[in-house]
This record gives sequence, structure tokens and C-alpha cells, in this order.
Amino acid sequence: MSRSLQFFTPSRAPYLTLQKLPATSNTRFPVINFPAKKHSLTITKSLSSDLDAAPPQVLDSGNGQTGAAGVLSAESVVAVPSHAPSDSGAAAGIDVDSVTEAELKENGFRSTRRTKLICTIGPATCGFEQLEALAVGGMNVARINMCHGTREWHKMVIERVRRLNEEKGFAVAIMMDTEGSEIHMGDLGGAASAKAEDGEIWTFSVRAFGTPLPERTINVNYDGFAEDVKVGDELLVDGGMVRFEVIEKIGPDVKCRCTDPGLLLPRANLTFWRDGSLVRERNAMLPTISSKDWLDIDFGIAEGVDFIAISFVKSAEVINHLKSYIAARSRGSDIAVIAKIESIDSLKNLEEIILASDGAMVARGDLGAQIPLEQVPSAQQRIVQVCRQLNKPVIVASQLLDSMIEYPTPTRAEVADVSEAVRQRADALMLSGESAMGQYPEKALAVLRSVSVRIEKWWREEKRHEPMVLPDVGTSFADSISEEICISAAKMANNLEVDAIFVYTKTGHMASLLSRCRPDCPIFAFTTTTSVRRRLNLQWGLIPFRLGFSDDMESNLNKTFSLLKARGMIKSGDLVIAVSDMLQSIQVMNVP
Ligand SMILES: Nc1ncnc2c1ncn2[C@@H]1O[C@H](COP(=O)(O)OP(=O)(O)OP(=O)(O)O)[C@@H](O)[C@H]1O
Ligand SMILES: CC(=O)C(=O)O
Ligand SMILES: [K+]
Ligand SMILES: [Mg+2]
Repeated sequence: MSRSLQFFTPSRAPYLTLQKLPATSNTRFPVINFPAKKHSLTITKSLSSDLDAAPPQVLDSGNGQTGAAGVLSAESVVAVPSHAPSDSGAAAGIDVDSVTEAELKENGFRSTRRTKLICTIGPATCGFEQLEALAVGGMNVARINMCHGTREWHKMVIERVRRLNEEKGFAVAIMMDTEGSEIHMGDLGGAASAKAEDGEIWTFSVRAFGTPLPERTINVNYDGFAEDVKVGDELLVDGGMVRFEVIEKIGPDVKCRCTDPGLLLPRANLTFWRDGSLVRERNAMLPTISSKDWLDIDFGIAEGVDFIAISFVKSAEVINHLKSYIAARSRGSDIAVIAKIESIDSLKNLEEIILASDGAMVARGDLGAQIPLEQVPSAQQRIVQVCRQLNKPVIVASQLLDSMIEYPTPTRAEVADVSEAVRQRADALMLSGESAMGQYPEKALAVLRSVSVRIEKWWREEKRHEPMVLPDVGTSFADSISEEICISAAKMANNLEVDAIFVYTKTGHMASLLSRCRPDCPIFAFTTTTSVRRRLNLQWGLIPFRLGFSDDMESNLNKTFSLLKARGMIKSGDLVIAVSDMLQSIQVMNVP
């Protein structure tokens, strides 16, 4: 039966009847079909009886999927879920993150956290129990930073995260972050940190020293350093956490007086400034991906990491180069490349870099060392917005809760900063030192979680739908149809106040298009492979499930309903919108 498009205007009237229907009704609701060949819009209303005939679904056996998984309140985690191996159970079963499942059951769809959380793993969090505590606390992605630690150490962390996923039913993705070849200090001869006091004279040298290092001496990784700096230059450690003034050059050694005291951390980034601006002599010519980075990338490909984040990206070219390298090396696997925006050049070429990448990171630590600090917030806003427009996930990183490295509670200013990133609707927030080497990694994660949930709720209550125009991102007509479907589905979901959007997607693309619209309800993303499922874990509002499904949407829906109902994740009467990348359609229905 064909109806006019007007049927789908925001007016709620035609839908009032939907909600009055008995919860047990198996009536299916209007289906908008965009037939693949005709491309004409027909709206059909079908009354199907074969839902009744759907055979009962068999759950994976022996994994306790129907049992209570655990309880996660906004404040604390009460029980640790125990769960199915993520790769077990083929067609009939369904895999979902056990903590998310518990959260959905406990607090309902609406209060499920939409903003994703990344934890940098370091000495404070590399143990199996510590990793598990982070996963239970909501970590969606574990980041390993190739600036620090050995490859054996990183391999061990990756193996532990894998084991956690397999044994406990998580879908924590792994992000490997390259070192890049900007100027940085050496490893302090093995010391965890060193304190520079006001007025002290320190030597920064390109000489290779044995260990232990001579007192008040810092090794610099960039050979041109002593030639490039001038007496009178200002030397900034970590973008100004500690400052020195260059007072004398003696061959490879540069003598500096400490002007702003503070803690020096191993391999901290170094920049030098002259007359108020950043000096970029020959180091501007340093390669984005160094020879060591290529070895690390080979390691990441071999280990099958989910994301590779590239430090100090300057142009789209390097991203394209790396993507073709990955494609040639890792046939079949799909490692996503994240461009770290942390240099002046990356801001200049922002749109083309983001277009070439699979996502971006606002790496505020180094960015704040390259542009004046007061310009970082507007740069962040711009990067977040461009990513949203171009449908790429965006991460806001660095110093979100820096004081929690030492203290158990954040500053009010830090909470405000986290809130602002959530309010900008970034896909993900990242902990660095707070989780890698801080005193309170789990507490810091809990702060990110509770602030995210609270600000998201406030956003929905205030109905702050931003008037953002989302441009076409695809190139083909079929892409345009998908985008229109997702925009319409998200709008319908908000207007009808549906409980969830279901998306069946093999590549994850349809799910990301829905995520881009930032709808009020969560998006249940069903995908067939564990790697796509882990990758979707970086994107705003997506709850990724692994499920075997076919091209027949009717049977997919039946199967999903019975599996999710059996696990207590949905109930009869819940209002759901379903879309898929197999069938260009929007369906609105109550769970039978
Ligand atoms: N694998 C590790 N081993 C030891 N310490 C680590 C490790 N990873 C991180 N850290 C410590 O945690 C701090 C913060 O981690 P993070 O990775 O965010 O630092 P960063 O070096 O400032 O980042 P980037 O190099 O990407 O700009 C580091 O400065 C380091 O002291
Ligand atoms: C995360 C990172 O690399 C930075 O903030 O500099
Ligand atoms: K790095
Ligand atoms: Mg950096």
C-alpha cells in the first residue's frame, strides 16, 4: 500500500495509534522502502503474521547469557560480570559488552552512556585485574603509547586485553599510538621523573650518554637541536609544564636555566620559542612516520590492533600512504587510522587530513605546545565539528583530569572541561597520565563516566538539538540514500521518542551515519564480525552487538527480538526503529 511522504512529517498524529496498541501486538508498522533499483520512495504498511511463526531462538549454551550479568550504577560498579567468549556461538547467539548490558538493564536505554572512553595503559594499569577494573568501569578502548615501554610490554598488554574480551565478554578495542619524530627528551636514564627547580642550570644534549646520566642532564633525540636553538630561546617541556631559558651553547650541549620549575617526565616533548613564536627550523622536515614508527606499525598490524593513531600528522598524504600500506600488509583486516591533530600544519590542512583518515584525535598536549594555549579551545571546537560533518569519530585527549594523577578528586575546572567536550558531542574522551601512571586510574574513569552521563542527560532534557547541517559525505547515489535514511531515522526517533534505533550493518558504515546524527536514543548496532564490533566501540551512542544475520530483515528482527528479550535487554512494547545496509528501509515497530 503506497502512501504519501507527508505521512512522515514531524507531526506526531499518525503515530499516536502506534503507542496505544497492546504491547503484545505483533502488528508491524509503516515501512519506508527505498528499493535498490527503482530509487523511488514507496511507503508500505504491512501486516505480517509470520512473526508468530518465528521459531524460538536458541541461545548459546553454557555461557550464562541469560543470567544477571552485573550491576553498574552511575556511581559504582557492584558486581563483575562473567560472560561468554566473544568469538563463540555463531549464528544463533548474540554478543554484547557485558557492562553495557548490565547498564541497560539497570538504568534503561535512555541513561546509557553515549560518550566513549579511552584509557592509556601504563605501569599503573597493565595488570590483568587492573585492566579488568577499567573494562568494568567503562573503558571502551585501551591505548598503548609506543613512546613508552618495550614492544614485549605492549604485546603483553594486548594479550591481556584480548583475554579479557574472550573470557569476560568485553569488546575493548586496542589503539596503538605512534611515537612520531618531533623533538623529545630521552628516557631520563630509567628514572620515573626528575624535578627541575627554579634557577637550576640543566644541560640538554644530543650526545649519547651511558646510564646513569650525569646530574641535571637531559638527552635530546633530535640531532639538529644544538645547531637550531639560539641563546635567549625559551625551551618548553610538555608545552610549558616546565620552562627553561637557553643561556649557553657548548658544542652538542645546550645549557639552560630553569625559569618555571616542575616535574620532568621521561620522553617529554620539547619545543623552543623565539620572540613569542614557535621555532620550526629543520625539525619541520622530520618525517611524520619515523623508521621506528614503521617497525611499530608492522608490530601493530601483526598484533591486529583495531586503531593506529598517527602522531604529528602534517598532511593527508601520509595518511593515504599508511592506509595503502596497511591494506597491502593486512589483507582482510581493517585497522582504522586516526590522525592526531597536534601541530600547526595539521590545523592548516585539517579538512583534507580528516577526510583521508578514519577518525581524529584532538591531542591537546602537544597542540598546546605548538599554538598559544588560549587558541586550543577554539581549535578543539573546530576539529570536533569538522569530524562530525565528515562523519569521522573524534577523540578529545590530554589533561582532562590531570590533577587526578595525584589526587582522588578532580578540580572544578577539570569537570567543566570534560563537560564541555561532552557538550560538544565528541565521540570519545581519553585519559593519559591519569590512567597510565596516576594514583587513581579507576576513579578518574568513574569521573569521566558520571560527568558524561550527566551532561548527556542535561542535553536531552533541554532538547538542545543543534541546528547542524550534515552535508553529503558519500560519493554515489546509494550513499546519499543511506545518509538520508539515517538522518530521517534519527529525526523520527527523536520526534517519536523511540526507545532504540536498531541498525544491521556489515561494515559499520550505516551505524556511523546514525551516530553522526546524535539521536536521543541509543543505537543498537548489529554486525557480523568481532573486529567491526570493536571498532564501533569508539563511536558516540553506538552499542555494538555481534550477531549472525541474513539479508532478510524480517527474520533478523525476529531473531534479535527473541534473543534480546531472552536476556532481558528489551521488552514487549518497546518502540524501535530499524534500518539496515542491506535493505534501504526505515521500519518503526513495537517489540512484539
Ligand atoms: N607504557 C608506558 N610505560 C611507562 N610509562 C608510561 C607508559 N605509557 C604512558 N606512560 C606515562 O604516562 C604519561 C602520560 O601518557 P601519555 O601516553 O598520554 O603521554 P605523552 O607521552 O604525553 O603522549 P604523546 O606522546 O602521545 O603526546 C607519560 O608521560 C609517561 O610518563
Ligand atoms: C595525546 C597526545 O599525543 C597529546 O596530547 O599530545
Ligand atoms: K605518542
Ligand atoms: Mg602528543
